[in-house]
Amino acid sequence: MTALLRLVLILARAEQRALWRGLALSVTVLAMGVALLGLSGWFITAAAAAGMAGLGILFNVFAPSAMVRLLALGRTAARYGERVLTHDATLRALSGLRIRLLQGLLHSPYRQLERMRANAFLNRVTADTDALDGALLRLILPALAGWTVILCSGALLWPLVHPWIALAVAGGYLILPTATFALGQRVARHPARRAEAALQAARSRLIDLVAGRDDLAMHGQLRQSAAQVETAFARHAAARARLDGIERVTGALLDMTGAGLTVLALGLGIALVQQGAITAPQAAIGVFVALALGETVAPVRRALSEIGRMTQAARRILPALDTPAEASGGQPPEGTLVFDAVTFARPEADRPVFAPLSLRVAPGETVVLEGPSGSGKSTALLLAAGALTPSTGTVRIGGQDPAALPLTARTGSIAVVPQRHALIAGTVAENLRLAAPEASEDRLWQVLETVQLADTLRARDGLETRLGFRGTGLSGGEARRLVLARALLRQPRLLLLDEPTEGLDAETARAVMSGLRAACPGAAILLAAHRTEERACADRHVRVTRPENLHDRWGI
Ligand SMILES: Nc1ncnc2c1ncn2[C@@H]1O[C@H](COP(=O)(O)OP(=O)(O)OP(=O)(O)O)[C@@H](O)[C@H]1O
Repeated sequence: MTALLRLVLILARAEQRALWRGLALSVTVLAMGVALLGLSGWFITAAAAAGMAGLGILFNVFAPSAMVRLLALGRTAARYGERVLTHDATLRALSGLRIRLLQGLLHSPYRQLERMRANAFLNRVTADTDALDGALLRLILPALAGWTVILCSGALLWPLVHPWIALAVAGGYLILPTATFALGQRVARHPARRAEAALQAARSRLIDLVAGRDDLAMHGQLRQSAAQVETAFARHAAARARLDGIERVTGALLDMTGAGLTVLALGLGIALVQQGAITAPQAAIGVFVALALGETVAPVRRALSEIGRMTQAARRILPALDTPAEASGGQPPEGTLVFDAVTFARPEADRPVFAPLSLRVAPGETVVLEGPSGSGKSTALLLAAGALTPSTGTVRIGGQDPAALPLTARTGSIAVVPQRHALIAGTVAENLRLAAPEASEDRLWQVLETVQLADTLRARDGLETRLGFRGTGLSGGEARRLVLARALLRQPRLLLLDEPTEGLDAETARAVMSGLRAACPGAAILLAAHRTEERACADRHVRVTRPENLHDRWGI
């Protein structure tokens, strides 16, 4: 609940004025409802009493009936205004939250980002934020408005009717629905969690199923995966059915509270009339107000079935909002890349990925990292880029620690081409301009020539060639060259390449490697390589070794 309250405060602060006005209108709607029934009760009873006393002709029916009409119409108008204001403010606050959340998630440390699956990311930004719309609209605003109207009704019943009736009605409505909510919330917590977990699992499995459909079909696993999605949806439906049951029971309890308090007000009213403490029309006000206040607690039912989902969503969202914003400024690092006895261990691992690594790459030099698969070459490149921080030893570029620099400074002079390409759906030009939004068409063709891709694209739609989801529509080798071309657009002073010519024939690979060096003659190039064509272009080779191979030498 604490996380949920903190998030509600964040949302409320974003749209303070509109929400205060919405709350005032909510109170007006409920107060008008209570006044409408109270006045009607008094009107009917007073008119009947006057009729029985033979004074009907003298009874002024016009003023109360005009008031009843005014309240009925005013209530409808206030309800409309309240809905428009609160929904609009909540949706605006949520879209602001979504942007803050996206920024928080995208600026989280590299290790956190690399662990986050696409579907978890998507769920957080869409389903989790959507779950929070009910927090203001169906929980906090109705609760505040309800409590205000109950307290005000009690304060008015005290002098207008009788203190006992005021205490019974207001006290009953304050205590009983709150207790019902507290109890219902406890019972609903587990099914709500189960429902949410099952829904998230169903979504994740469905996304995995769609993304991996080719592989699953090849292995004959499509049916089984579809069945797993179905199971998660069935679990969600079962948990929802349980929640619906709790909602029904809570609803019945709330209805019984309303009916019970109305009967209590009636009983007390009759007793007080018989004692001569109040008149029958006064007693009628008490009874009808008790009946009308039932409306103030109706939203409790709906909030109960949603509160588990909201609480969980708030717990997932809050940590991402707390991520400090990425600093800007700082000078892009420039100069010689130096690794001094660097090791890196993941927190969950009991030893470093590779044995202490030392190397130097001066501007204009090309150094190749060699080593068996899994020895840590890609990890070393991420350390050079400042995406990871060494466990021991130091990484410096021209004397600066890249991991300590703001992202904007790092990306100003370092370009990384990872093993797995990251192309997006859109045109070739759009993909290239991710690195340099202002680049001219001539410049785009220039880098495409460098990576031997210009002719292939000219034969298609040139820079307007459209790529599908994650860059489909190009062969593996073409996609790789497009990513290399994109890195060149940045005119990097440190180029970090992970198996850059993977998937290319030997001749194209050689041409690409010499093109890369020609395109940025002053850059320091560090590359992880297995292929002869890549190794051949090196000024020096550095071997990355698993720690167990050097157990005695390094004492790891
Ligand atoms: N995100 C990760 N979480 C946990 N372990 C990882 C992660 N990425 C890589 N590893 C592990 O770290 C070690 C080094 O991986 P790395 O990718 O750096 O090796 P590599 O030398 O580049 O391999 P290859 O030549 O096959 O690309 C491997 O044992 C790998 O399983």
